[in-house]
Amino acid sequence: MLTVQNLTCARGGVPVLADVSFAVEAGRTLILRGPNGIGKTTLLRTLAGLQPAIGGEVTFPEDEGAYASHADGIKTALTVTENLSFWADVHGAPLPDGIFETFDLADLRDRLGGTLSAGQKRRLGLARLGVIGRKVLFLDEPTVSLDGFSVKLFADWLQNAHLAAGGIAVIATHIDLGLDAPELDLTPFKAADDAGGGSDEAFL
Ligand SMILES: Nc1ncnc2c1ncn2[C@@H]1O[C@H](COP(=O)(O)OP(=O)(O)OP(=O)(O)O)[C@@H](O)[C@H]1O
Repeated sequence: MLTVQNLTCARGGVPVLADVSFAVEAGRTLILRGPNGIGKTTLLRTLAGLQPAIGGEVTFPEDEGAYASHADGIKTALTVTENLSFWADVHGAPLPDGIFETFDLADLRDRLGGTLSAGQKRRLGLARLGVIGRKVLFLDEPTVSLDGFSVKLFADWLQNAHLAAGGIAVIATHIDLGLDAPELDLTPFKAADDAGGGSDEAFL
């Protein structure tokens, strides 16, 4: 179970979203909606504990969270197999059966990460989620660069593997993933305007 109570998050010291509350049960997904700049990335990073909240509380099972950003986070000098094996080793887990097939990477196992197309890199980045075994996923535009076939591959993995095993996902996306999932429009949680306009580290 993921619970979020009265969460207020900020960029550059300026509140972006205020008093966000929701809960997501095991086996369920929540889709975050809202226009560009509303604060989806900021909220996901705060939920994952990568930046401090200004106020409020986030609870989920300890060491079970994982955040995946716009960036693929792959190692360009390693092959596809080596990339996934690296993450499996970090998390002390074996590579799941069929992981290459699940993300349509079987024919690319020996290719260097740096030589993959944008969509192939994204599939590899998403396959990493299937390797690390974390229960609570915070995903920022996970299907960027993916064609329709690959979007379905990802949605199928999410539904049939991650959620079916009791996982949770909070996903910021502008497209329809074809999931039976509630949506939370963040527009009503926009923090009051602050003319200060602070700056902060930029995230990929
Ligand atoms: N490095 C930064 N320093 C200061 N403010 C920033 C920085 N990066 C983003 N912001 C601001 O924080 C607010 C929230 O940005 P955020 O990236 O969380 O929005 P988003 O909903 O994910 O947008 P998008 O849909 O375009 O990805 C925006 O007003 C944005 O301009």
